[in-house]
Amino acid sequence: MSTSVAATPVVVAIDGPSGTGKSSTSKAVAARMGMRYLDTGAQYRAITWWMLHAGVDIDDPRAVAAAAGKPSIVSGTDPLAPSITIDGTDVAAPIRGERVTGAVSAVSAVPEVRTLITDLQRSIAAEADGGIVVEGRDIGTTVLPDADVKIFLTASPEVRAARRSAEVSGRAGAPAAGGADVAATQAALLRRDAADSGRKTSPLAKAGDATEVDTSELTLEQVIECVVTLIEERGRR
Ligand SMILES: Nc1ncnc2c1ncn2[C@@H]1O[C@H](COP(=O)(O)OP(=O)(O)OP(=O)(O)O)[C@@H](O)[C@H]1O
Ligand SMILES: Nc1ccn([C@@H]2O[C@H](COP(=O)(O)O)[C@@H](O)[C@H]2O)c(=O)n1
Repeated sequence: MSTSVAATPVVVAIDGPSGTGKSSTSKAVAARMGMRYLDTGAQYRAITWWMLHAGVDIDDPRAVAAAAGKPSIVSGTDPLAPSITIDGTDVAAPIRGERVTGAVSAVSAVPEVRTLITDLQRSIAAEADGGIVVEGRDIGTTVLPDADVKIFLTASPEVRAARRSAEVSGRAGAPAAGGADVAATQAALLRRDAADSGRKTSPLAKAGDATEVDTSELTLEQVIECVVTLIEERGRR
């Protein structure tokens, strides 16, 4: 297992569709290499949570745009204990709920929201002295186009849905995942991917210079090793 700390601050962009393993991989790679970690999806989820909480009509892009600058989002970038607050409220748990997950693509498609959150992401990356792994949908294409290492994770819809269902059914109080649950999970993942890929502003996309890693047949440990190797190879160049 590699425990080396990156010699110079390295910026790593990890993008990909929903449920491909971006968060699990990014957190573990950052922890192993002594880097910071930024979950940009959590920031879009946090602003979505705030909009819903504040009674903003998330289907009205002008209302969302007008409200976007009001809340203050703070992301903690310790990969062993990532955190997210909005106006001082810890929203790490509620942003994972179905309501936010169902609404986030509409909010994240609004250009004013993206401008604000992209600026925030760039300033966090610029302050990360020991390097940072930033994961999302448009990190390699738009947020950090000069990232040292760009990775685009993929996995088949069936594998993603099975992994996500297993994760959800493992949560306390959640019903066991049956076939119908996996099918519904897969449909929801694909709906979100379609919305995120289809929006006009900074859609989910693979950067031309990103390395694609299909995780369908790989264990999480194999994906982590693969990304660590790509970062170390970049460091030797
Ligand atoms: N290679 C792998 N093998 C098995 N399970 C995996 C692998 N990668 C991730 N997982 C599991 O799949 C689920 C989804 O992973 P994760 O949350 O990291 O994906 P994500 O791309 O960040 O998702 P989202 O975009 O929805 O936030 C988690 O339960 C995780 O433990
Ligand atoms: N760079 C990003 C990251 C995320 N989004 C939007 O947030 C949603 C939630 O992301 P998760 O990674 O937590 O699942 C995602 O579906 C996108 O709508 C984004 O636009 N850009």
